[in-house]
This record gives sequence, structure tokens and C-alpha cells, in this order.
Amino acid sequence: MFATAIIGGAAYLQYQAVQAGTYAIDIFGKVKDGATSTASGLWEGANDVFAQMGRGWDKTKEDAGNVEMPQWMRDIYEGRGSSKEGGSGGGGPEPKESNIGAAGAGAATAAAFAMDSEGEDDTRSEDVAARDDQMMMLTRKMIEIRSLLQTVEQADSLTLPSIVVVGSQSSGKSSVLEAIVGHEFLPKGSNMVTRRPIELTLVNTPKAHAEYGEFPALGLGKITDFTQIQKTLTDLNLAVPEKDCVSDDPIQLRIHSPNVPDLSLIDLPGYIQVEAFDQPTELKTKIQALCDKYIQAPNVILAISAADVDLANSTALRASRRADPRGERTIGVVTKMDLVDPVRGAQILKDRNYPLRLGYVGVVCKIPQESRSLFSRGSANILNAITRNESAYFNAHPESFGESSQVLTGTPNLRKKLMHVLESTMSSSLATTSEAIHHELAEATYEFKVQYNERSLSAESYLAESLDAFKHSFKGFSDQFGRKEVREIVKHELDQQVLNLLAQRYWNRPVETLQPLDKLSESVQDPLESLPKADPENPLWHLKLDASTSTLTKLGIGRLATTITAQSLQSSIQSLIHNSTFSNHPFAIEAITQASENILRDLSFDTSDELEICVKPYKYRIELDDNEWKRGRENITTVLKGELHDCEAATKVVEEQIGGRRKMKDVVSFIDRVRKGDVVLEGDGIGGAGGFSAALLEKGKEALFLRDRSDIIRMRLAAVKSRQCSDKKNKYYCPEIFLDAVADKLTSTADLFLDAELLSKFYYQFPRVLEQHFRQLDDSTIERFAREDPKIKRHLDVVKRKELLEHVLKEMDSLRQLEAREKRNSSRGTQTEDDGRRRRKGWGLF
Ligand SMILES: Nc1nc2c(ncn2[C@@H]2O[C@H](COP(=O)(O)OP(=O)(O)OP(=O)(O)O)[C@@H](O)[C@H]2O)c(=O)[nH]1
Repeated sequence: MFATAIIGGAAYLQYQAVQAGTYAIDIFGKVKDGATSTASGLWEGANDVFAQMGRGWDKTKEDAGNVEMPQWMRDIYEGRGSSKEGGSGGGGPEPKESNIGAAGAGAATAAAFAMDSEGEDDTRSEDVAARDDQMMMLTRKMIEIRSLLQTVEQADSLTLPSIVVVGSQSSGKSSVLEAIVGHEFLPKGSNMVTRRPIELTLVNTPKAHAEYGEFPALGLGKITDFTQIQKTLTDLNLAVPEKDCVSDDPIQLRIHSPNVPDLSLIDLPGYIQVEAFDQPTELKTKIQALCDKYIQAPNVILAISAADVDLANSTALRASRRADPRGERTIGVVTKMDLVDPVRGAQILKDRNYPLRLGYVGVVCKIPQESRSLFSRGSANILNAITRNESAYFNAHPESFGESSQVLTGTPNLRKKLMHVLESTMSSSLATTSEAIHHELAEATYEFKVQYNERSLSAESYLAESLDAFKHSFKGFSDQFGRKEVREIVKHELDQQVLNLLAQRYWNRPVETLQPLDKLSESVQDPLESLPKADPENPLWHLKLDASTSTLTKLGIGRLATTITAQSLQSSIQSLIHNSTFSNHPFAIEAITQASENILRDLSFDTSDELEICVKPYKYRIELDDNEWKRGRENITTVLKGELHDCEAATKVVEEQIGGRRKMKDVVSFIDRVRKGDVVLEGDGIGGAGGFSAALLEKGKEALFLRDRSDIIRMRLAAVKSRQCSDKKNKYYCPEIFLDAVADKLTSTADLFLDAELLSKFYYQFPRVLEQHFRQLDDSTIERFAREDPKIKRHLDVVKRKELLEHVLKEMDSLRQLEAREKRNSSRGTQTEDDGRRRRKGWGLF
């Protein structure tokens, strides 16, 4: 058993070490999963640090500093062109022969741009497609960094920009977002259903077939049914009370799909013109204030306006003009293009009144009616239906929307534009964000050093340490609490039982009533004073001792001894808990208490029955040797002295309650005289008598009882010490000694048995059950447990913050390496017009 314990312990220690090590990894993993496998290993090495994390923290650290390029990218950098074995868009159809090159290099973006949807050919050149892929990779990395920063306690300086979607009610905001995602998932209804910002992170998962959403803050897991996502969003929004109507507490939603680009978007409540009669009067200004908060720099504004409403009246454009007067970070989206004349539509997109550097995009995002019935429910993707419908419309009017028209139309182009814009905006924000992270990290590092002496801590390591310490103190306790201690407990209990038996059968003096003694019980007629001189054959004294012995042996020693030993163990566990770090953790107190109770209860059943069988022979015959008699005599002397001492102490208390020795003497002598018949009471004395109140008489009876008991004990102490009681053959004259010796015999059997059956088994099982219990806890429970202690919570927060910030900086480093390679590649002569446009100021400064 010992060997197994050691092996088990070592394995657990190892487990704990791994747990502690993977603590940070898990956190990072939470903000990034689902994108870990790709069609061609596209992101492996270069981008997906998260995927590497699964291989261990050390490996991750190593890799983060040494970012590996995927083959296809190296080929591009080394001028070998694109690899035809490059990734495919996962769930999408096979690329057409003429496009195979582009499909190889740019397939990752092809699906994300919705270019492989039916009716859409990828007409990009190889270089452009490859660069799109690379851009997507950079964007993804930045979004990862953004998500990581979201998990750090929020400070405004620690964010990367996002795309904020604003527009009036019914302008088509939801339709645009749903067209980008390919699913109906946003709350719908007339009752102002968007009440909170929805922070939507789209994660492109090229190889995965399943599309799903996650609410990281809710822990609902992966939701593949988009109507369920819609329902959850609706519930979360409607939970904002009618009287507040809007809240700035964002809902975070991540959607993973092979058909979405990597994007981070924020959907906001739609602007209203005027409050409805049942809406709060300040609602319009509240929505405005909320939107204004989000459309500040460096966020990109996606201003949605419907084509059938004059752009001059567009609330979204008016708001964006206030926040972005030079139109540098606003993308104008004109929805419902199908509702206006194509010529008019094209004019709108060329708007010169509010020129936008990022331009306007016209879209038709309505889900065709026939498709709605087919796709609207569950998890079917509506992307193809929308893009087909949309391109049919734009293709039908080439004079207005064709290549020569110089207007940008269509959801795929919008998606692409969003990715490009987000990437470039994020990259220009990196320098300032990086500075802010360095600053925050310096603060966290200082606190870590000064407050916590650089002692690393994770919820798992804290639990493991606490558990180890507790098991260690339990081991110490188990070394000290053995057979001897059980013996003391059991013997003490049986001593009390012996005293009770003696009091019942030998020492009984009736004091419950105020009555003359001659009317009372037999024991008074055979006073104990007469015992030393009684006839050795007097059956009364034989009967008394035999009956007392029988009562003692048939007391249910099995149950009694097992129960008090288990209780003692249980209370020792409680004090061990309260002297351990677990004392600040109600959850752990409950778990440990429960574990010990369960084990003790289970063990007690069998133990008590078996112990009862072991003491059975004593129920029929008890033989004592001289030594046992001698030991009994010594022990009962101590017990009687203890009892005498207790009686005297109790007498003192009663004396104080009565009001002094003198008053007590008066009451006691009155009751004495009544008992002797010297005073005859009228009535029963219940209402008081002899000038004493009823309460005083009650106390007097207590004092008399204690006095009588003290007298008897003194008398019996003298008897126990007498020559008569030195010999075991005089047992009927010395019941105290005999009963003590019997109790001693019972105790010896009990302690031996309890030591083997209860203690040993408990000592073996308890630490293992604890270990098992704590080992199977899930991460969130362990985290909750550790955070119950405010000091530990603070410590954990500092460690976590520091680790996250360090990790973010590392991610930024690898991003910088990728960017440097991109620059090298550009300078090797593959520079195109497109490259020039994509080179950004600020990139590489951080
Ligand atoms: N014909 C046409 N109808 C559209 C288009 N886009 C959206 N709609 C319709 O316009 C209505 C409003 O669209 P939503 O996407 O719900 O607009 P919203 O801005 O999200 O509205 P709120 O959630 O109320 O703020 C819906 O009935 C859509 O079907 C479009 O391009 N063409």
C-alpha cells in the first residue's frame, strides 16, 4: 500500500506541475481555438502560436521567438511562385482549372471573401491572392492580440481598433452583418431588440467544416445552431430593463467558420429619429452617446445607409462626420441598392458631398424569399443565396455597376475591404498599443516583485500547494492520533458511563421532590453506608453489581466507541482545516468535511457491528486478574476524585447563584428538615415554602444533590482505598473498582479493533479521496476556489496580467517578424501597385 501511495503521489505531483504550467496556456487557448487546423497548415508555425501551445508552454515560448514560415509563403518570398499544393478553402468546391494557381496561394482568402461561392470565380492573380492570404494571416494575428488584450483587465489604452457598425433602425445593419457571416443570427423584432453592443469576432477556420458560435463570458460551449445563438443574443439584449433601454455592457460573441474572414466587428443599437410613446424620453440621446463612444478613433466606422433614403439624411453618416470629419476611417455602406433606380444607385456610391477615403460599397443583402424558407432555420449557410441574388442584380446593370463604372459593389468586395482596412488600421495602432502594453507590464512586474517577491502562482499550483500542505498536516495528525489516543477517548466515555451506572444503582438520593424520605425508594432503605458491613451473600448487592455489569457490557460498545472515535476524527479534521489555507475557502471546507464524513460513515457501519461481536464474550462472563483489579482500583480513584472536584466546582456555581454560602446553607437546611419530617409542608411547595421562593428552593435542591453526591463520593473513595477493596474477591463491596475494570477490558478490545479497522483505513482512504476529488475539478472551479481568498485573488490577477502582457508582446514580436519578411519580399521586385497601396506608415514602429 505504501509503495502504491508513493507512486500515486509522484504521478499526482507531476500532474500538478503540468497543470500549473498549462495554466497560462489554457487562458490563451480560450481566446483562440477552432482556428488551430488549416487546409495546408497555412497558419502553422507562422501564425498559430495557440496551436503550438498544446505542445507545451516551453515549446511555445521557444517557437514564439522563432516564427517558422509555411512553405507556400517561403516560396513566394523566394520568388518560386505559388505552390499548387497550397490550401483549399476547406468546405468550398474544387477550384476551376484556370484558377488553380490562385486557388493554391489564395484559397484561404477565397472562401473568406466569398469568392468560391457559386457563380463567383476567383479572378485574382497569384501574387494578389497570395498577398491576400498573407494579409489575412496578419489580420488574424492582430485580432488574436486584440482578443488577448480583452482578457487583460480593461484599460482604454490596451485595445486594438475594431470595426463599429452604425446605422438607423431598419437601414439594413443586421442584414449586412448576417451577409458577412452567412447566417441569420442577430436579434430580430420591432421592440428595439439590440440594446447592448455586440462585440463580434469572426475567426476563419479554413479546414473545419462546422460553423459555430461561442459566448466566451457565458461558458455555453460551441453552439452550432445559429437560431440558438440568435435566441441567446435576444435574451441577453432583452435582459436590459425597458426603463434603461440600452446598456454599454458589451456581449462578446465569437463565430468560427471556414466561410468568414477574420474580422472584429461591433454591432450597436440602431439610431432612432424619435422615441416611441412607450420608450424612455432620453433614449435617442442615450443611443447617440453609446454610438459616439464606440466610433471614436482608432475604430473604423462602418456607416450603414439605405439607398432609398437620401444620404444627406443618413444619421450614420452624420454621426461619423462628427467623429471623423475628414472621412479617413469611415466606410460607407449603402444597402437596399435594389430599391432604387440603378443609375441613381451608382450616383449615390460616387457621393461627393461627404467623400470617404475608404469609399462607399453598395450591397443588396436581402435574403431572397425562396431561399429564406430553405435556409432561414438552424445552421444552413445563406451566403451563396445572398451573393447569387446580389451579383444577379449588379450584373443585370453593367452600365451602372460594371468595371468601367468605378463604383464598388457586392458583399464579397465589402468583406475584402473590411479585412484590408482593419489590418491597416490595426497595424498603425500597434505602435501606441505596444507602448501602453510595455507600460502596463512594467507596473505589473513591479507589483509582482514588491508585493509577491516574484513568487509565481496559478490557481492550480495554489490548490496543489494547499492540498499538499493539508495532507502533510493530516499525516502529522495521523502519526499522533493512534491506538493510545483512541483508548483515552473510549475509556473516558466508559468512565462516564460507569459513573452514571453507579449514580443510578448505588448513589441515588431522591431530591426531586420535597417529601419526607421514609416515603421514598428502596436504595434509601438500604443505604450505601451499610455496604462495607453487608452480609456477603446479600442478594441485593449481588443483583446490583450483576445488573450494572450487564448494562455496561450491553451498552452497545461497538456503536458507542466507533461513534465517539469517528466524531473525534471529524473534529480533528475540522481543526486541521481551520489551521490550513483552506480555512478561507468555504468550497474546500465543504468538500473536505464531506469527504471525511462519507468515509467515516461508510467505515463506521461495519466497524461498529464487528466490534460489537468482539466484545460479545464479556456479556456472559468477566474474569479479572489481580493486576486488572489493581489497575481498576487506581483508575477509579482518579475518576472519583475528578468527579468530586467537579461536584465541588458545581456547588460553588450554585452557591453564587443562590447569593452566597450563608443563604445556600439556609435553603439546604430547610429542605433537609422537610426530608427528615421536622417540617411539614402545606401543599407541595411548588409556589415556594419556608420563606423561600420556588426558584430558590430549586437551586437549594441542586445544592443538596451536589452536597449528597460529594458526601457519597468521599465515602466511596474511602471505601475504594480500604483494605476490603484491595482484593478482587470482595467485588460486591467495591462495585466502582469492578465496573472500572470491566470498562477497561472493553476499552482494550475497542481500541485495538478501532485502530486497525477505523483509523488505519481512514488514514489510508482520506488523502486519496481528497486527491481524487480535487484532481477532477475543472479549471473554472479551481479558479473560483482560488479566488475565494482575496489575497490569492490579487496575487493571481497580477501573475495572470503579467503573463498575458508578456505573451501579447511576444505575439507582437512575431508579427513584426512577419511584417519584416513582407517588406523584404516587396523589395525583391514583386512590388505591384497593390503592394504600394498596402505599405503603411507606423508599421514596424512598435
Ligand atoms: N430590398 C432590400 N431589403 C433589404 C435589404 N437589406 C435589408 N433589407 C430589409 O430591410 C429590413 C431591415 O433590415 P435589417 O437588416 O433588419 O435592418 P437593421 O438596420 O438591422 O434594423 P434594426 O435591427 O431594426 O435596427 C428587413 O426587412 C430587410 O429584409 C436590401 O439590400 N434590399
